Amino acid sequence: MIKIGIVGGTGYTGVELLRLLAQHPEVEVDVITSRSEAGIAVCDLYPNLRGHYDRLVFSAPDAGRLAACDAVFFATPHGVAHALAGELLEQGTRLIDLSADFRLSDAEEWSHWYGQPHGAPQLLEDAVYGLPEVNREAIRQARLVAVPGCYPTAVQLGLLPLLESRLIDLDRVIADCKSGVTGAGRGAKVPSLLAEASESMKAYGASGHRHLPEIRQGLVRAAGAPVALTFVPHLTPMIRGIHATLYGRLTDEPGDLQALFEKRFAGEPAVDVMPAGSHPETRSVKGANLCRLAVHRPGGGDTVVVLSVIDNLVKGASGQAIQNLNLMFGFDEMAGMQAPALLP
Ligand SMILES: NC(=O)C1=CN([C@@H]2O[C@H](COP(=O)(O)OP(=O)(O)OC[C@H]3O[C@@H](n4cnc5c(N)ncnc54)[C@H](OP(=O)(O)O)[C@@H]3O)[C@@H](O)[C@H]2O)C=CC1
Ligand SMILES: CC(=O)N[C@@H](CCC(=O)OP(=O)(O)O)C(=O)O
Repeated sequence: MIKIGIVGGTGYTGVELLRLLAQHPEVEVDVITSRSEAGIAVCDLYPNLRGHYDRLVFSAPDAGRLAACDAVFFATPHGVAHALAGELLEQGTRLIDLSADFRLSDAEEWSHWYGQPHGAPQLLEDAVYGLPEVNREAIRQARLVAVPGCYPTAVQLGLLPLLESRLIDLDRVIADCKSGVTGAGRGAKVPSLLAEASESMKAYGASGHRHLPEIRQGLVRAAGAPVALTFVPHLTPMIRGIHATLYGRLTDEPGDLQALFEKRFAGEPAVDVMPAGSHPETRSVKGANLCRLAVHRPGGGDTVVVLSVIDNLVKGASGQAIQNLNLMFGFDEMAGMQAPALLP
């Protein structure tokens, strides 16, 4: 058994970590923080966890208690992990950060997109980007993992086979993405109100969203060359889920695209390439640590369309974070996440 700490335990990704870790045979959650709910029992705030964490109580963040854990998850807004990571790493605690704090390798670029100075640029060379389908061996050795964002996970997984094989025009890649409202976190915000978000849909960040540099960084690494990406996120009236529709222009005769995708993800426990002609639904991955993909070539023309769905809170956040923990500690990669998706 290893001891786990969670900073930011009252948010949607924090409670999703608890839900998944309740089924994990190798871990015990020892510390869970919240400033606003300090002193409140976890099961009083989240009755779905009754019977699993009956003695666990939210406490204010305390570096000493966190440093006594083997691994600490940060499920906090950006900037929080910057402030605590150095001290915890010095004590030998391994860190898995769900926020964007260590995702971009360039501190100046991070400052530009997040509107504040990078709080721990000296740690960037230690940070491993936690996309197991790309960085599995580095993750096993990592002390600090930056868990990819939700949109970046769906987009990168869908485009990797095409970019690694250099089959599409790198000057014009389009990612048209839809997210459920839990992507905006649990804090009260007007756009997340039922009357604002239901029975309606809107694009946002079309001129530049903070996930653009993160996605581009991953696509450039996959292609080994600059990639011009247009990324437009949308807020949709669902609770969980990301649906990414990805467009590329084929530069040559690509051969069997279905076989390319099946071969690239063969043996990947968190990626399911669906049969040719499929249209994956977000509800088919609800609650599961899974990205479902389908590849299409409409009319046999020069456009390739990839459909990629994930649960933003699972493969897009907490599930992927636990997949990283499992790799770092030599556990079964999908420990805690064996159950199929919820349907309906
Ligand atoms: N929601 C999603 O789909 C995804 C979210 N993420 C990322 O994961 C992180 C958490 O997201 P989410 O769970 O949605 O966020 P929420 O807003 O729902 O929760 C944030 C949590 O952080 C705590 N917190 C806030 N400020 C601080 C602080 N200064 N110090 C310590 N704790 C703090 C809050 O508790 P309290 O204020 O009581 O301390 C709360 O528990 C974010 O960085 C987000 O971008 C990543 C992928 C997907
Ligand atoms: C619907 C919604 O608001 N989504 C969030 C992205 C989800 C998220 O929390 O971003 P990270 O993956 O970087 O942590 C947004 O657009 O900022």
